[in-house]
Amino acid sequence: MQRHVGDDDLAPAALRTAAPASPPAPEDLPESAYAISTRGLVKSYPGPEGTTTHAVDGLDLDVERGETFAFLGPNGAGKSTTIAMLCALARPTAGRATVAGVDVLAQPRAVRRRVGMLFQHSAVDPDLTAEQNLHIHARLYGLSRRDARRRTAEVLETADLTDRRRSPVRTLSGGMRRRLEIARQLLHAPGVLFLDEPTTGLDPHARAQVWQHLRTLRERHGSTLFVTTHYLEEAENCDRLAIIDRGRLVAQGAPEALKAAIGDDLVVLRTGDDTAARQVVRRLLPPDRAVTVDAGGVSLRVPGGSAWIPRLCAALEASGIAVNAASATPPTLDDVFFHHTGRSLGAAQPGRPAAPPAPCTAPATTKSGGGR
Ligand SMILES: Nc1ncnc2c1ncn2[C@@H]1O[C@H](COP(=O)(O)OP(=O)(O)OP(=O)(O)O)[C@@H](O)[C@H]1O
Repeated sequence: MQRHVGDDDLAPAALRTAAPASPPAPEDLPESAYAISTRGLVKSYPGPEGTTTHAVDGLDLDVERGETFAFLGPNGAGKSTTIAMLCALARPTAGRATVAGVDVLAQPRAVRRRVGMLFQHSAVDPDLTAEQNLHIHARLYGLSRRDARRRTAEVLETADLTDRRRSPVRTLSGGMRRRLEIARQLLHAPGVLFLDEPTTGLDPHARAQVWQHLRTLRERHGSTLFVTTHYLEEAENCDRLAIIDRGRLVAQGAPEALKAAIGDDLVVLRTGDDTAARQVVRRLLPPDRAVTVDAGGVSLRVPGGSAWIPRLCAALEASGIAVNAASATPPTLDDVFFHHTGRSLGAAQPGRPAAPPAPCTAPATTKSGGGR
């Protein structure tokens, strides 16, 4: 593996000095099949007592142009470190990456000119108006007064904030503020926009607003969006996603394809006697199928779970075991994570509702996760 020596990590302040005199015209962007492509990307840090922490450990990623790509993983998985390398703010320890057709190691400044970056912490001035914030940043990016005015008006329109352009930022809602921060990253017309947890700390309504804004960006401008998130339901709405855990890629693909690869639905039965019910269910299933009992009831995984429910209920009732509720849940992205790592992402899902099993008389196929 080729290891890179030399430059230390670049401070975010370097962004400002590397700003272009004017936004790169779309025709200036080099042609490349992928907006982002990495091979064997590694970032290591010295750890305690002479150890080495591999924050990112051999990442191979391909993100197509115009794609909305989610980067999903638990705390400390290596998401922010990956973004820092892809934006040429941190130098990879080994491996290679191209972003908007430019090599991050060979041409870090050119990469920074072609990307927008929304970090977790806001840097807009609450006492200035939305328009003033944008205008100042456009000037910092090196745009002329005239171009800065034009781009400010354009990105305000894209963010649906034109009517609030004269409002001080402190008077905007959380969702509006985040849209303003995204708009600020669009001033120099980047080919690829990186968003590090763009909805963390927002209420559900504001989160929905931000995602609506991101969809508009994609539809109107064909922007490539690379979004890190803890939220499974946000990753579900992206074209494709990668799951990262402890610096390593766990899975990559379209959400539906990843879930389909797991295949089996989760069936949960609540009965009058779960231990006896387990024996009955066990006899009906092929021997390779596990049947477990815990506080949530009797659980099993089978393809076409809802079709199994009437059969299971009939067999249990014939054995004198009352069935109080039954549910079949298609695989979730959490199941995909669990399948590959043996652990759940569920703990990182604030407010994730538990899906209660439906009464057995009306077997239901629910969409949200049910427990395992
Ligand atoms: N500058 C650093 N020095 C040493 N270790 C670091 C440094 N930056 C990150 N790490 C370690 O690298 C690992 C990955 O961190 P990173 O911030 O990329 O994860 P993350 O997936 O973005 O987490 P979160 O979702 O909590 O933001 C963690 O173990 C972290 O402690």
